[in-house]
Amino acid sequence: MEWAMSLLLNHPEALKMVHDEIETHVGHQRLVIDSDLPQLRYLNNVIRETLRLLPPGPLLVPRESTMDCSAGGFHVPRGAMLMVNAYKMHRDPALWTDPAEFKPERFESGEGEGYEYVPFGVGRRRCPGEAMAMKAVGLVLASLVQCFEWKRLGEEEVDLSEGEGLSMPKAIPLEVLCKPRQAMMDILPLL
Ligand code: HEM
Repeated sequence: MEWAMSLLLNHPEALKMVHDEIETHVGHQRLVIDSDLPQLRYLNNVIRETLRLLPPGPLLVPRESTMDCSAGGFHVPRGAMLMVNAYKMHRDPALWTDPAEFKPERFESGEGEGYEYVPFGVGRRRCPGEAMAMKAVGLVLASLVQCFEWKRLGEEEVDLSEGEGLSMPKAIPLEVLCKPRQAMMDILPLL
């Protein structure tokens, strides 16, 4: 959530597109609800792009090989610990166009439909919470954008340095200015 908001603040045109999409499909007479989410495609792409650039599980979960085998030309002995570097895969220039760029629309042109995109892992041990996570993040982010105007503290871009830790924390916590949107003033007091 924090990364998605940081990226949107550094890309005001994308933030505006998220808001325009909510205006088109939801309007401002009611709050966004979870059944709106399938129509909010750009918002969904923003979340997917955030998970590509900054996957909360950058090395997924370690695996142990149950037998001697070979993978990608490497011999893997039985009992070896294997880590999947999702962070690196998500930024591999052989797999993505402009991999360092924040481009939510890349998912409209078929990028990220294979094993190059694994923020939730793959296979039998894939994250069972994916659908719930996408809904929860989608709903909260959509509500924040629908109800409030968001601005950076100044002209300077939000610092996107990654902190230390296994779950991709932000080095500097996000600080931001926000104010209720005029169009939502009738709805907000009802909350
Ligand atoms: C943005 C949010 C989330 C991300 C990025 C995420 C990512 C992941 C990843 C990368 C794995 C390891 C997959 C693998 O080993 O290949 C995993 C496993 C798991 N996740 Fe999530 N997760 C998220 C949210 C959730 C939520 C909301 C729940 C529960 C409600 C959940 C429950 C689990 C469980 C139980 C496993 C272990 C599955 C197993 O080993 O069989 N996750 N998740």
